[in-house]
Amino acid sequence: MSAISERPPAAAASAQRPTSISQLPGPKESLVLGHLLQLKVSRLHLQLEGWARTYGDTYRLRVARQQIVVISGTEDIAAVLRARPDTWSRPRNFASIARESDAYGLFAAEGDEWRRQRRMVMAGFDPEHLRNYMPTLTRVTRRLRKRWIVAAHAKKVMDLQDELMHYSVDAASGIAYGLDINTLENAQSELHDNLKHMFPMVFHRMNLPFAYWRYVRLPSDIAHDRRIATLHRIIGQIIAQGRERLRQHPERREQPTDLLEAMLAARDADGSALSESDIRGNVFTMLTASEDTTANTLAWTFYLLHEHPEAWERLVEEARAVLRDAPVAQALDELRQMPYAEACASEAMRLRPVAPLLILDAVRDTAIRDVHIPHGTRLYLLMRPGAVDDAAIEAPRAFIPQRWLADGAASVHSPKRLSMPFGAGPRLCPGRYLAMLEIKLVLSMLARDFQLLEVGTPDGTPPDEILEFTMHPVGLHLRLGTDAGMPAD
Ligand code: HEM
Repeated sequence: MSAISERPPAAAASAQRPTSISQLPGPKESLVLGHLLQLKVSRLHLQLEGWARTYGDTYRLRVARQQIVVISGTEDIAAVLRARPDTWSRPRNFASIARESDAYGLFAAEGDEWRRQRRMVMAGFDPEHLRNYMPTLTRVTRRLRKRWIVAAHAKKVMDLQDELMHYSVDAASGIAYGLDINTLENAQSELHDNLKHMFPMVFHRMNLPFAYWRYVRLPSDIAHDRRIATLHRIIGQIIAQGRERLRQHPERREQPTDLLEAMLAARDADGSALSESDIRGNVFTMLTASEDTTANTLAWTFYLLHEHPEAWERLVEEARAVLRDAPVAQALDELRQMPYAEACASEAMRLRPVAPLLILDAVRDTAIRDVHIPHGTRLYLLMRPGAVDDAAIEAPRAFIPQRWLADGAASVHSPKRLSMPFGAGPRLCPGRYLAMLEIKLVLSMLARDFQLLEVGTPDGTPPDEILEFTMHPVGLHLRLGTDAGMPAD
């Protein structure tokens, strides 16, 4: 079932403004566990959006003793995201859970530790470095094209999510640590087969009220430990290879060809470098933060383009005009000439954000508008309602990419202000430009040479949304067409 949220009616706000969390509206709760038994983690964002339609922009939940405030007003969300790391942190159990899983990198770090890591890790994302990653991205995109030409000639029905995950795994592995894993052409990768279970497990543990696994090991916890040990070994080897490359090619300290080289070469202003465990945690973080997010965003964009032939036609025109004889873009400058492809992705992210829920904790007493928020309160930020608010944006639930091409980012009605798919403030996603490059490479390759014959679920209903740290569509298949004589290279 499609579930794009609507804004709550203004009448939902109480006449008398609340000043403490207990005065906020919220669904009925049980005495001891609060709302715990009502929350379904895999559909949490949909459930929370549904309650927002009943209880308004700001409402209250409780899980055992944990007070939770849920907010969906764009201005409130932006203000909270800007007030990090000093007022708000990621959930306080997240850092320890990430550490136990060897996943403690930029996403999990807090305070001064986060500031230090952010300065150094960001070095790998500057525009000059992005240019150096293009050969890897072009190679992987060509491979995907070849695979899809074979599939189109064979009239094969593909699993869309699976195809895009292979692509983003190969792209992320190349960019993050310079390895050509090639899951598009070869069998499984030991690294990714283990990696793909890690963030869902971290997300699951983060949402439990009690860290049972520190006392009792269930089979799923034992399997998790085994995966961590395997990942620790593989990532250790990857880092050793990165060090060896820098030793053999010292010039890459200035011109790194992947994120690992950039991290190994990075030095803070005081000359300190990232530690071995910082690097391990960040190799892990870059892979997990980039793969599902990019693949899921592409999957939703394909789906929406298939539903909107007029948008698809415009994308085809742009791709053919920019790429001409080249089947895949080779240079950053070509991708910069594709505003419509970018608009399609931005519009897909507005309607189907793959991070529809951000969870934070108050690290000090604070306030949201006039609601007093004590230290330790948990905050659920709903990222979609403000971006599909009919009071703020015209035809809010329609897929209209060209709305992103209009000037007026300064207007409060601009989608650029209402939609925050990459977060906001100091912890804004550092991989956003890289993600857009990947997305534009795939969309332009697709539009230049293929027809989108089918993108849908087996029974033709709109795809359901599942939240497993990131949100993805369920059960989409893909069938492509291409000219009979289309060469694969
Ligand atoms: C379409 C693709 C992507 C989406 C929608 C996305 C979305 C997000 C969001 C919502 C956040 C949280 C921001 C916040 O707390 O304000 C985030 C953080 C982060 N993302 Fe992305 N992301 C994408 C791609 C990538 C890529 C390609 C990379 C790296 C190669 C990456 C690395 C990170 C990291 C390291 C953080 C943590 C930053 C921090 O806490 O300082 N992301 N991303």
